[in-house]
Amino acid sequence: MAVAGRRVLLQTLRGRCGPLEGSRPLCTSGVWQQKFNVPPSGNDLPRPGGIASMMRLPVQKDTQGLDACFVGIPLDIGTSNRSGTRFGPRQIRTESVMLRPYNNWTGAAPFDSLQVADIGDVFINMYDLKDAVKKIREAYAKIVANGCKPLTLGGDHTLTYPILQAIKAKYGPVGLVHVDAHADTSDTQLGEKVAHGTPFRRAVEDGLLDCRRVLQIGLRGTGNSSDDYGWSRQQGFRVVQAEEIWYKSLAPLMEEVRAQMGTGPVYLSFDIDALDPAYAPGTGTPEIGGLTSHQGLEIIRGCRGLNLVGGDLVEVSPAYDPSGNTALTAANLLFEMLCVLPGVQYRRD
Ligand SMILES: N=C(N)NCCS(=O)(=O)O
Ligand SMILES: [Mn+2]
Ligand SMILES: [Mn+2]
Repeated sequence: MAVAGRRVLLQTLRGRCGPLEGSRPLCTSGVWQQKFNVPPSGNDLPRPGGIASMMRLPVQKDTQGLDACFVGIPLDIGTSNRSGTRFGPRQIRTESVMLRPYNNWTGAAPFDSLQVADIGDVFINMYDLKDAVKKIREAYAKIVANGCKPLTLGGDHTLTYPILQAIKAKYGPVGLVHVDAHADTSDTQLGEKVAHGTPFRRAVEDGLLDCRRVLQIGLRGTGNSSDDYGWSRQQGFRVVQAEEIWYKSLAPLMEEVRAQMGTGPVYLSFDIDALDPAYAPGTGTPEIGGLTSHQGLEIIRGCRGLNLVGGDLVEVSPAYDPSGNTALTAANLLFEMLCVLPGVQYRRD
């Protein structure tokens, strides 16, 4: 049975003394005891079973004792086109039953050295976006207070703005790796300052970003002008349009990005519509000619070594995702984010 927090967890699933896959158990009186929460294996707990937390990790109400947490924001009232991202967190959790605790390519073993749990969802206002943003900011001020690194299941991209506000209050202005089809730097949408196409304009205005350490990657599609990304470049952002990286491995680029980011705090914001709709159709504002799943993995894996202080995966809209592949991809990308947080042990180092 999994018990949340840094209390010792009694592992009774196997009921025998022997190496327990996915943990570093201590055997005391014939009962396995683990220091960290470990997601149950699909070989022990049937995949369709269990409480639908992220990776079926223990659920706790706050971040006490946690190094990292998964947290949902069921928000979609900032969306400019097809809605439905309010159901994103729930669907990502559902598809996360496919995830196993180890990364067999990078060797990351996040549950060997970090205490991780799912802290549920932020109680947002579904009728008032500005109030929702305020509630998210207040919730994240508490979430990050003890240094816990939030990995957020979205929710539309509006939510990154209040998260960055809370992150700035804790860490100061941060570097940003922003993966998206869209720059999300509009001044207004339908006259509103707060919407899913404006969070990074607001973030700059509020001084939340260290603008020399911002990457926007995957941008594409038709524009409202012929130079929609000029504003970003004027701020000092590095902009990598999708066309620049078609057919390419992103490992060399990420080496440059690591040099750009240095040792300061960095936030990672991944809009699932950065991926081509062939890979991730379940989103509200799709754009053709996007990144492959492989490139998405390369970007996140390329963030290893950065001083990451949190990340989000936004814009999953399950109603447009009949196969579940979009939410499945999102769940995997969130796991990859966990794998590159500072302090994660790597088995083959
Ligand atoms: N999907 C996001 N985050 N933004 C869309 C921007 S826009 O299409 O509304 O201009
Ligand atoms: Mn976006
Ligand atoms: Mn987008």
